[in-house]
Amino acid sequence: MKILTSSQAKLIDKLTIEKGIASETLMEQAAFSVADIAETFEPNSILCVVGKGNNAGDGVAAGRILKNKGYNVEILIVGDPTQGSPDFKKQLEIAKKFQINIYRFDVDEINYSQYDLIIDGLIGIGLTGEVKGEVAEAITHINSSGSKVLSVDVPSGISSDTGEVLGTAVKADQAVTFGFLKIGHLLYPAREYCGEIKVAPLSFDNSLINSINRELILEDTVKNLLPNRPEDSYKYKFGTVLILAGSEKYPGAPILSAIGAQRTGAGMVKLITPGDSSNVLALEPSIIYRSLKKEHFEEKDVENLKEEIEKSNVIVLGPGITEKAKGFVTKLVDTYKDDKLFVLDADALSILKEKDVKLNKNFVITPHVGELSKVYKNLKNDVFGLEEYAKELRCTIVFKSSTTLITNGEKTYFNITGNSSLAKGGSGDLLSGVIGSYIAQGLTTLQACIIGSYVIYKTARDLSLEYTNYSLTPKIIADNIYKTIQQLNS
Ligand SMILES: NC(=O)C1=CN([C@@H]2O[C@H](COP(=O)(O)OP(=O)(O)OC[C@H]3O[C@@H](n4cnc5c(N)ncnc54)[C@H](O)[C@@H]3O)[C@@H](O)[C@H]2O)[C@@H](O)CC1
Ligand SMILES: [K+]
Repeated sequence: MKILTSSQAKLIDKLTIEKGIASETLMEQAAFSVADIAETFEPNSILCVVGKGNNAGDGVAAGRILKNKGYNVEILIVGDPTQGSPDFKKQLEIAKKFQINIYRFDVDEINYSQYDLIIDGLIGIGLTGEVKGEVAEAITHINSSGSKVLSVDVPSGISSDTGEVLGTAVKADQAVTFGFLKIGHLLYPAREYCGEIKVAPLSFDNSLINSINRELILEDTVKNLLPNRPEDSYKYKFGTVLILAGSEKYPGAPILSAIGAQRTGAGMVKLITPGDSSNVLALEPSIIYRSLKKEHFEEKDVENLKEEIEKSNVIVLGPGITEKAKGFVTKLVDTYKDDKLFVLDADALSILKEKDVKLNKNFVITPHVGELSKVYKNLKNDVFGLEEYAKELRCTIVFKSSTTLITNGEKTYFNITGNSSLAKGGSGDLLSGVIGSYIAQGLTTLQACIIGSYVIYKTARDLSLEYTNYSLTPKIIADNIYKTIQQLNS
């Protein structure tokens, strides 16, 4: 499912209209979907609270369709309708002919609580700047009404490009958007304001869609990425993952990485740790394990590990290593960045603080918010900044957050499959191993991040129904990865 910015959505509108599908037709289609969804609330009475743009046009048209079906519908206009968009004004004239009561925010007293359902058609993708004045007041009334709220396109007050709340925003139970998702539907805080999101089809011109470079990760996207596993194969065909992780202080992180790699199909998983992570063998004896018996990795270990490094396809570097291993990471990356594929996680990311560090397309980095904000000072709630950063580093970034963003600067994927069960130490370690495993099996770095994150997040989401978001742990997720793979393989 493609994800649009507001300007891309407007462009698609424009191209569609230029091809001869009238804007009234699109509005009627949009309004029909809003009305259909409104009916699922089984309301006795409905208030359409509208502004004066085309979002309001949708709201008024939906109100008229519902009134015509016999529902008790009234309309409240916020703002001066004489200043409205042509399509909005047209809808208002039609609505009058259907004998709908139309109120004005600045004239009439409205008891918002008397309606079971409020349709929010104040502002859609045309929001510019902070919401203030009458519109802000109307939003406060909607939010304190206790009525169910259905937002047209996006909840009024959220930025469809960044997911920010600009001033104040409607808290919707559902939002119905048209044709495609907008960025704002998927990022927090807006994601919480949208409630359940429905995407209604419109007769949009699809010719631009292939050039849209942002996409939501769905099961269908991922099914095609499951690596082939021909019967006539041998272990080296599925790649060797070398995991260089852990320290005396953090012996557990490498275990999760290694198990993640092993349980997702890598041919060989080798784990080398400074400290004692030998428990990994009790959990998964097929992992090849060795300890360097020291506190943390040192620069000279790059030479000591030469043979293992050279025999591997992918190196997962970072979980649990501590910042003391920085010399080792820098040397390893410098020496092998053109020859090996890398997944850099956790403290391995501290090398990005150095100005002259240049990665390349062989690298995946998997920072969470804290890690990214240490190395990328401009971190904001925007996809665009992250895409720029990926271009600058020339690698693939998996930005782990409540909505995980995966980008190589050219293409960006949104993963909303996870939940708060993953907000725990160890989830990231597991993920880095899984991504390494998929790279070893021949996927591109971007593909490996898409399927790797999906597999972990989907397993977590399914398991948390039983275990709860509180009690689910990365180890339990690792033990159940096969269930998600089974679904993808069916
Ligand atoms: N052909 C089309 O253009 C289609 C448009 N559709 C609808 O049209 C919407 C876009 O319509 P518009 O481009 O007219 O824009 P909107 O209606 O989303 O927003 C513009 C209106 O909001 C007001 N506004 C903007 N920022 C404000 C702020 N900070 N505080 C208070 N008021 C503010 C403007 O004064 C203007 O009246 C979509 O979200 C969708 O609902 C749908 O009907 C589908 C087809
Ligand atoms: K809206």
